[in-house]
Amino acid sequence: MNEDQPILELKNITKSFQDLNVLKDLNLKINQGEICCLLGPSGSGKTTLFRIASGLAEADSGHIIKNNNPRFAYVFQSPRLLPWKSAEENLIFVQKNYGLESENKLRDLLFRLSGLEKFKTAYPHELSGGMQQRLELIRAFAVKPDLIFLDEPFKSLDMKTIMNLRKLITLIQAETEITLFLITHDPEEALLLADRIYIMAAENSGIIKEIKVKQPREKRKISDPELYQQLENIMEIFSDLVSDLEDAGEEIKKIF
Ligand SMILES: Nc1ncnc2c1ncn2[C@@H]1O[C@H](COP(=O)(O)OP(=O)(O)OP(=O)(O)O)[C@@H](O)[C@H]1O
Repeated sequence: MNEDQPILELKNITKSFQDLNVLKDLNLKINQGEICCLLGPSGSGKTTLFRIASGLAEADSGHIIKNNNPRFAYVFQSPRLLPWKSAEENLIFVQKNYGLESENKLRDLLFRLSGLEKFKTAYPHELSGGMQQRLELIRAFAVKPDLIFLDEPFKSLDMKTIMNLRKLITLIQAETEITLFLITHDPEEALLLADRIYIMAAENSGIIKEIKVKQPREKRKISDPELYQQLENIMEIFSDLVSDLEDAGEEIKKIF
């Protein structure tokens, strides 16, 4: 990881939808080779920021600085595989954009690491949800990107699949130093994976806190006192955002 070499910088990003202000004066940078997590509650504008940072949408104002013309890849909340193509053809399809379609060895390796080697010729509908998400993930790595944007890639998956996918991501990332920008609403996930965490609060704000996680990733456990303290700090920020429903008690009693 190179602390001094941001691969992507966002400066004073602002975005509204009609009269809804979602992002205001948002600043962040992602360094080359790091895993950076964007953490925030539902509706805080994470996906909006993801789309702007990755070039899929435009900000109303602000600047995006990309260094060394990075190649981007994407992993979305639910897989966007081509249903009429087999698993391997899905990889070849994206590789073709970069002239990488003859990289059989890379595909073989990714299929082996993801445990999908027996399913190369299977079509997406023949794969389980977790298998489809694994395929979506290796498809992103198949284009040898510099930066992968992952928008809540483990949403709706079971714990075992999530743990396997996290292991797969960190294993490949450690060997390749590909930069990852991962959106999550799970503080534990962010603390287990990230080198740097940016926290967003409610809508119409920027980044309210930046946390650096120093412990070696492979040894991290939430029960580790330092990590646990960081988790408590994040939970405290989030608890301030929880709606106050105390007055609703009487109303609920009357109606029920
Ligand atoms: N294209 C759009 N048009 C109008 N409003 C939008 C649009 N996209 C997002 N919004 C609004 O912007 C706000 C932020 O949405 P966004 O999807 O970025 O949040 P999020 O933090 O990713 O939420 P979640 O964790 O639930 O996916 C929401 O109030 C949403 O309704």
